[in-house]
Amino acid sequence: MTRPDTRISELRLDKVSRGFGGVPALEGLDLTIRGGEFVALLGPSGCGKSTALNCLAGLLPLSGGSIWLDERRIDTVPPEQRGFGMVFQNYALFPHMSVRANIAFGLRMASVAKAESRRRVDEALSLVQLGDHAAKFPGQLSGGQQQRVAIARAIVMEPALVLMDEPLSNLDAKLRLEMRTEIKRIHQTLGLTTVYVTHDQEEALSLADRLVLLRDGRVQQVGTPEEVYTEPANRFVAGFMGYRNEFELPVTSGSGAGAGKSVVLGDLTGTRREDLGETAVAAIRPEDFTVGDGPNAMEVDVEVVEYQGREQAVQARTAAGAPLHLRAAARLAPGDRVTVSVPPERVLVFAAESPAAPAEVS
Ligand SMILES: Nc1ncnc2c1ncn2[C@@H]1O[C@H](COP(=O)(O)OP(=O)(O)OP(=O)(O)O)[C@@H](O)[C@H]1O
Repeated sequence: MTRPDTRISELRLDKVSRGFGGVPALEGLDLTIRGGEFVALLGPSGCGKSTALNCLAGLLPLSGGSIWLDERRIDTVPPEQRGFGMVFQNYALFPHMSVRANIAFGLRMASVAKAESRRRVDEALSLVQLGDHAAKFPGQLSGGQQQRVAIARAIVMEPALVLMDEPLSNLDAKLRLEMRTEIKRIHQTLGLTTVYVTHDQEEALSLADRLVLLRDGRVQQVGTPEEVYTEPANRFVAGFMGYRNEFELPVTSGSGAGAGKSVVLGDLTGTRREDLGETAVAAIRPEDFTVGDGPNAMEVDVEVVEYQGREQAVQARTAAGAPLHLRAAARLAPGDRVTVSVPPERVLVFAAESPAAPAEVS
């Protein structure tokens, strides 16, 4: 498909806020999205992701701030005049229209000439690999195929911006993975600027150029997948990004201000990520533990072992009685007592009073 000539060089959100009945759902969102970028808005239920997307789409007026598409202010422009493509979790296809007619609908509304419309629909069909299904009706398609139609319908308009709100959440696990690759491939082919809402950190990490983590309507961190994964800005982001082990301990040495310095919490040496008081929380990812002697060595009792192919997911217990999650290449069994270790730079230390991620995600 030809590259859209509606390409933008940037989309800028300037202190975008939205409340409901005086209760803020989104507070002061500052974000500049570059043309062609894929940005994921990520966070637990109720953090304000959909609110942000609906503000971008024009479905919700802002309570404060402004949105700029290059030099043009767009937050007061009605949704249909913004020319954005939208893909939602319920595919919202017209059931009485064929796949081809569904994809062509927007072009017809925009009075695009027949021959041009046919060419663009053919390209979109081939891009989402539905060429053989063009004459079928939505009811004759699988969920994944219906979602492809919804994607084709959005991209056929060659929009300046594509907005996607949890587009894969109605699909089963296998289809979700397939469609994830599909969305990535389409983005790589067309380079359409995309804002994608999800609560699934894996989905966000695998798709996005940059992630925006939200909590209670406020941005916690903006960064590349690698930055957010390896250097979470706070305890909430760490918990959300899979730092599943948290140990709250008194600080023996290294309390005080600043990040990046060494800190000792009892027997554990870690890396300070923020200013600390007398107690702190050490956050460690299961995959950062090694079975065997090394830095921060501790003995643990293995309790539960889940087979996961090349690795095992292991729940163990420390001598102090705390649960500890690790991943092990070695074959372990319940009842084993083993030594595990973790490098101090993979032990991230946050202030104890920092908000944690909700339990269901960690
Ligand atoms: N129409 C509305 N009326 C009142 N409150 C609302 C409305 N829409 C959203 N909210 C509130 O605003 C906050 C943010 O909601 P939002 O839908 O943006 O969250 P979300 O991160 O998309 O969550 P989810 O993943 O569950 O969809 C929530 O506290 C929610 O209850």
